[in-house]
Order: sequence, then C-alpha cells, then structure tokens
Amino acid sequence: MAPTYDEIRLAPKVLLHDHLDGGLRPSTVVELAAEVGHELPADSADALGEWFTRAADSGSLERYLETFSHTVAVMQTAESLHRVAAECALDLARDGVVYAEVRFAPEQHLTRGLTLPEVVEAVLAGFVDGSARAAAEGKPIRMGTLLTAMRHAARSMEIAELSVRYRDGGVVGFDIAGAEAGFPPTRHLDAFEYLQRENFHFTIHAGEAFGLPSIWQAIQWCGADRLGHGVRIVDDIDPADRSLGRLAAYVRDKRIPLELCPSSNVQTGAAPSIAEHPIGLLRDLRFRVTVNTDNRLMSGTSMSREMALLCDAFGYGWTELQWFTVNAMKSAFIAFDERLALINDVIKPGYAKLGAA
Ligand SMILES: O=c1[nH]cnc2c1ncn2[C@H]1C[C@H](O)[C@@H](CO)O1
Ligand SMILES: [Zn+2]
Repeated sequence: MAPTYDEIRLAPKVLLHDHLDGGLRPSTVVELAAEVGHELPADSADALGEWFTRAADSGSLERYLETFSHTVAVMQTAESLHRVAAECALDLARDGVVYAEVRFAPEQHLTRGLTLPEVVEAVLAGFVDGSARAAAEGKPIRMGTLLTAMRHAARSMEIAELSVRYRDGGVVGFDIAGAEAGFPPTRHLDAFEYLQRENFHFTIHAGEAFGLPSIWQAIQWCGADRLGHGVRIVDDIDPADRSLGRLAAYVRDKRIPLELCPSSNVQTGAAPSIAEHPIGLLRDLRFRVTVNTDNRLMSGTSMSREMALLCDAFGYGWTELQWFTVNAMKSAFIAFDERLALINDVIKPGYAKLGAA
C-alpha cells in the first residue's frame, strides 16, 4: 500500500531548500499588507493563495520570481520578519519536518530602514520562537538558516561575510538565487572563495533555468557543496542507455546533493510534469537526491504533499521516502554528530514505526 498524504505527515522529514519569502501563509500576507498599505492582487486569503499558485504557474523562472514582490513588500520590519519566521518553523513542524534549512536574501528587506544585521537577527529570533512553540506542541524541529545573495546584484561578498558573522547564531550556510540565465555563479567567485577560506558551507541555485554550464561552474569553479535544483544534470545522461557524461559522473561519484523541488520545477518549466520529472531517473541511478518544497506559497505545497505526489507518480513507498530523508539529513550543513543523532534517534525509528524496510 502506498503511503497516503496523512500518513506521510506523521513521518519525520528533512527539508534543505525552502525560501522564507516563498512560504508565507496567505492570511499573513493579507494581514501584513493591510498594516503597511501594500496593494495585493486579491484580498481574501483563499483568493490570494490561488493567485500565487496561478501566477507562479508561468513556465518561466523570471515570471515565477515576479510573484515575490508581494511577499518581500510585507517583510520589511523586524516584527513582520519575526512573525513570518516563527510561522514558518511552526508550519514546517506541524507538517512533520524535523530538520529544515530555510533561506532568504537579507538585501531584499532593507526598504524600510532595517540594516542587514537587524534583518538577520529578526529572522533568527523568529525561528527560535517558532521552534519553541512547535516543541511545546510536541513537534520538535531543528531550524538552520541559509543567507542568500541575489545573483543579479552585487552584494554577495557582503552577504557571505554576514553569513560567517552569524555562523554561531543559527546561520549554517550561504546560497545565491534569482534569475539564472545571464547570471552565472562565477560572477560571485570572490564570495565563494572567501567562504571556502572560512571553512563555511554553501549551495548554489544551478541547473534550473539554465543547463550544464551553470552546474559545472557552480561545482568546479565555485566549489558548491550542494546544488539548488541541479535538475538539468539529466542533460548529461544519455537517455538511450543511461550512461553518464563526465559532469554527471562527477556529481554522482562525489555524492553532491541535488536539492530537487518537483512542483516548483513544473511551474517554472524546468520539468514537464511530476510524472516526467527527472527525479525518477536520478533516484534509479542513485544520485544523492533530496526532495524539497522551494516555495510553499507559490506552489501551494508542503513537504508531505511533495512526497505524496512522488508516491503517486513513481509508486514510491516508505523505503524510498526514508532514503530521500536520510540523503537530506546526510547533506545538511549542521555538524556531523548532530546529523547522525537525527538519523539514528529520529528518522530511522520514525520510518521503522511506519513500516519502512
Ligand atoms: O527556484 C528558485 N530559483 C531561483 N531563485 C529563487 C527560487 N525561488 C526563490 N527564488 C528567489 C526569490 C526570493 O526572493 C529569493 C530569496 O529567497 O530567492
Ligand atoms: Zn529555490
């Protein structure tokens, strides 16, 4: 019997790729917009939720990204950032996520006078608050924060330094995001070199809206620990005999984690449908595949829903869901002993109870 959505909600899950500004509750967007006088394309929470998924269903990453103007606009004060972060931790925990790395771009939250450190501190405090509330509900979650620099802008070095500054306060990694075509990762090489000298961790959005050259640069020039999406690595796999090109072989041999986001990829046109999503092939070939939400608001989704969609499309059961989860936990940016403890004390016993082989 395939696991149902309700059963999957009970399973311990690990989420490595989730954007804070892509995961607000529609009702929170409505309330915060009213407070600051931001005009929204719909005024009830339900209609707004539908608007986001429809507008993001654009077939293009650039148009998908335009929807973020409405979330970023209502996240410009310490109070709103704190609230959104706390609700994020709580929503993930209620969905059964036990470890999450959530990312956002501090440089996008300065329009009402906050400084970069104030933005980061508000979000970190919100995660602490939300995790405490989740634990009180009997749903403990460990939150890690990634700071993102926007790839079209020129603040990556500053954001990299900010990440290192807050490494003992909850920031576990760095990322670059935004439109991919025309903005190669090597534009930010100085930031990545700095992070490597600091023994810090980073992932790079690559191989989503642009193909192999972007993935190659992210790994071989910039030294990315993981690939945000990385789904276009399939362009280096021969569909006839499934043989791997040099880059695909390197990614698999080195166990470079792929942060795959099925629904998001369908919306931006990076994959034709869930059933035809390359995750099936990549899992068969034993790449280090992880399952992620990307933007829960824009995709109207959750970790449990993404996993349920994959179970429907590919016939996955608990064994595969546990495999994705352990892959993700192994690939997290927190310390090895903490990762091991979550695998042995939370993930494996959780799936054993549900019947994973
Ligand atoms: O899937 C994505 N690809 C590239 N950029 C993205 C994606 N999802 C969100 N972003 C951007 C929009 C957000 O404002 C920013 C920081 O979270 O990251
Ligand atoms: Zn993303």
